[in-house]
Amino acid sequence: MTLTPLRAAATATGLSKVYGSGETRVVALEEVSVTFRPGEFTAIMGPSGSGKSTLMHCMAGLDYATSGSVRIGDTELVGLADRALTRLRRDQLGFVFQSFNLLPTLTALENITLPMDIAGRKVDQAWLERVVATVGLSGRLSHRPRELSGGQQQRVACARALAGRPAIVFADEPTGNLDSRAGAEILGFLQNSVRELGQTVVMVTHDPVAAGYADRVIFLADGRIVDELSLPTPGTVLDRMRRFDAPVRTS
Ligand SMILES: Nc1ncnc2c1ncn2[C@@H]1O[C@H](COP(=O)(O)OP(=O)(O)OP(=O)(O)O)[C@@H](O)[C@H]1O
Repeated sequence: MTLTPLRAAATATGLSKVYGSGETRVVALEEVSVTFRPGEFTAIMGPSGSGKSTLMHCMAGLDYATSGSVRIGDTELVGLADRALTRLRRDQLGFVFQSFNLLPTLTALENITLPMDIAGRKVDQAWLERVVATVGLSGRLSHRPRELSGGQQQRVACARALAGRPAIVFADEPTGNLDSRAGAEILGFLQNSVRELGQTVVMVTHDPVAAGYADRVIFLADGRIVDELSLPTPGTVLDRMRRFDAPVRTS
């Protein structure tokens, strides 16, 4: 058997992001270097204001880096023209947000295929059926968002993120608006999309239970990566978080 070397799904190198100037200057990210590997589920954790969303937004081409490099696959995002960036986001990235962001007048299926319809891309029916079956939405495709529970709406959003077979899915607090049972279903689904469909998922979360579904957790503090954990459990994640919260000893 030949082993294929793992290409990076996304990489940041020396990524810095500064907002404002003078007295309002905030260094949100400072020289962050990280690789997200294909077929891996990574959680990004850290205290409020540590730079989690900024990192995700810069990696996903939703915000511009102040310096450093961001690559999605082989494409460098820094310096890419707006149109090329929009195309890259549309064709190679999937997004799941805390608020489900579905269009109320469209059915679940129409919401799922909307990004591809807008892009004029042909829907891969076999893949779409797998995604829909994995999210467990088969019986609800003709429903509109208001006829679905919050958890079901987020499943539609997950299916929409995966339908175009993106290089990477970015999920920003995907369970933030869900009760723990619906949240567990969504996390299980994201995990299955990695294990069974080979997708790559990067998720920002505050919740150690949610992070426990990931293969790897990256911890940010004050705009820097301060720790990393492989094969996390809620217990080991909580333990690491306590270390960061512990008062600093001076003697
Ligand atoms: N558009 C902006 N303008 C100015 N400062 C910003 C902007 N966006 C974020 N910041 C600052 O950058 C730092 C990092 O913010 P970021 O939202 O990335 O943190 P976070 O870890 O995602 O926080 P939370 O968990 O509260 O969502 C914070 O100090 C924040 O106030």
